[in-house]
Amino acid sequence: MDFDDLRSEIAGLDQQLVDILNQRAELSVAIGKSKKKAEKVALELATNGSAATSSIYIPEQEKSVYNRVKSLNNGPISDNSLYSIYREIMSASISLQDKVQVAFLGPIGTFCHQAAKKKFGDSVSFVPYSNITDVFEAVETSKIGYGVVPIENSIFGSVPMTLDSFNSIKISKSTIILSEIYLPLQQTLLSNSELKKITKIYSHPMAFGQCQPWLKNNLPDVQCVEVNSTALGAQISSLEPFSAAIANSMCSSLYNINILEQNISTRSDNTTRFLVISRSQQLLQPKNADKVSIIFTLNNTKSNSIQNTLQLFDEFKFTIISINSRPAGSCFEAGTDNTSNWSYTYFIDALISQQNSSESVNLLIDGLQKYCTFVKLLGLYFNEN
Ligand SMILES: O=C(O)C(=O)C[C@]1(C(=O)O)C=C[C@@H](O)C=C1
Repeated sequence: MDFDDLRSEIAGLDQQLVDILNQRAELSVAIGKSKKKAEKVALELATNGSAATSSIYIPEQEKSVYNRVKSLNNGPISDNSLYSIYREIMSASISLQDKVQVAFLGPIGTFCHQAAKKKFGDSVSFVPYSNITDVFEAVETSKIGYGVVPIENSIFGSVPMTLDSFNSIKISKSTIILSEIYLPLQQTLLSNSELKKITKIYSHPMAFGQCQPWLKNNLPDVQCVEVNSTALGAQISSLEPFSAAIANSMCSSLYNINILEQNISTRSDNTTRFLVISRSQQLLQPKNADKVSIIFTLNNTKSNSIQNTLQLFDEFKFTIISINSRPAGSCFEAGTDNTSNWSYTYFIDALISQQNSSESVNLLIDGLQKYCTFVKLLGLYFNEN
């Protein structure tokens, strides 16, 4: 076959592909209508007037689509390429079912924006918010269906603002975790000045934390100015002579600012974990979820409560993979909480194994109530690591 024959064969297949994609999309629209009907019924049944929402994006179903497609793949297309193609097919699919909006820490060009696109594809709308608590509030008040927030970085650790937002009844009473995203990232020094003329650097505190040795060795005397996001830093610096920003290299073209130095993070495998959050009166319980996030505040009057709670995880066969703690009183609820100084809220992520019974999450939560003044199951989802 010559060149033209091969191209005309591709054209024929493209026609079939487009037809098949549209047939798939029509089925998805039908699923969307059923979801809306079910949601309406749930809303009518709900005594408090608000029912489960956020039923358009279904991580469990997406996982089964990805697994099925992978198992059907005989090459030569790689599984990763097929994954990206299906990400966009399902992105188009959910956007036909409803107007899907995803809140992220803006402005455009943040790593959070990149993580949101990695999960939701290009067919949904992304809405920037100027800080993490605003993303939570938009989701909690149902202004927007989904939010993406950073939770921890492999070099600099947890993101306090996200933990504190989960710890606030006001900000996240009905907010749950639907899924997680691991985003490998490279911090870049951006500036329209020469390196030796820089006197000020703008960035998010988490990004400064990921680049400490580089900054100490290369720009030890510059002023580091913390701003709400890396992309905001790039935006500000692009307009200010003798300043720089630490941000995603994508900000270079977005904000007209030069790349001075690539990869300034302390480790080349620098990765941030993000969470997809949504509002729901009921926790979604995907059948094969293998990760659980729980938040609890200990009752300080009971001795040994930390040991006792950790023992419960062991008893019910959960493997704890991370523990974070923050002061128990929510820093977002001035004067309204009655927690004492030096009491703590704990955030635990644990793996669920085959050994866990289907009841074990509920048993664990019941067990925790004995030692805690507050317990909430934040999410049951799939471990993407
Ligand atoms: O099965 C569903 O619930 C669908 O809405 C269909 C579909 C898909 O296109 O395969 C779309 C979006 C969901 O997140 C999962 C799957």
